Amino acid sequence: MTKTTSTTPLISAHNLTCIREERVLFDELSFNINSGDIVQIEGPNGAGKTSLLRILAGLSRPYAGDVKYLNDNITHSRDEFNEALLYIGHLAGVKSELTAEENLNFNLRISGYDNHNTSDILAKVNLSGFEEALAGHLSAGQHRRTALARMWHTNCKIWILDEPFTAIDKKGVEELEKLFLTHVSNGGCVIMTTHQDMSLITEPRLRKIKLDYRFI
Ligand SMILES: Nc1ncnc2c1ncn2[C@@H]1O[C@H](COP(=O)(O)OP(=O)(O)OP(=O)(O)O)[C@@H](O)[C@H]1O
Repeated sequence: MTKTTSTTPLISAHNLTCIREERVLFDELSFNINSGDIVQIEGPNGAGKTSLLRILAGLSRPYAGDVKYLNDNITHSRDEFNEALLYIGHLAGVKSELTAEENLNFNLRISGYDNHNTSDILAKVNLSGFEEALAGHLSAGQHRRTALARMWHTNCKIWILDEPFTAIDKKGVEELEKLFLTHVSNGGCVIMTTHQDMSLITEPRLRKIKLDYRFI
């Protein structure tokens, strides 16, 4: 890996261009995200927020440009980057035919965590008593909480979250905001999209990257 210092960005975008169906969603987009940053990707429906998050997470390739993790292109440092990355997309990786507990276990196991107390973690997202409920039978907010529960048990520094607050009630949003603040105070970063206002994390604490789509 490239030599890093305390000021090396955790993740950086270099001249990113994304084109979908002949539409330029963004071009020559560059930014650094450091330890301690909470960044909101902002823009109207269809502006390219999810597309940008997926490119930052290495799940899709940009038309041009690079994403670096600790100054190394993520295509070169794939394993190290994946170890540092927690990505929760808006489909959220929750299987309807599994229980809340089975979903959490599955998501933690594929991230390499074997030793955990699922009941304790589910209690943190207010799902005590719903451990054995099929995810397909949970309410929209409980379903989302099942997806987000893994954030309470991770060592990943980089959190990339697509619409984490969707269907979450006001108190739940505040609990998530507190979790984000704790995470970044421990050296992590959060990159997310949301159409919802936050009460604890606001500008200037919150950095915003604005996308506006246009046509070629
Ligand atoms: N794989 C793809 N192939 C073709 N078009 C795509 C693909 N992925 C996204 N798009 C298009 O790119 C545009 C941006 O989509 P994206 O999901 O990134 O927007 P968004 O800003 O996250 O929107 P929203 O706020 O509605 O979630 C949309 O018009 C979408 O149809």
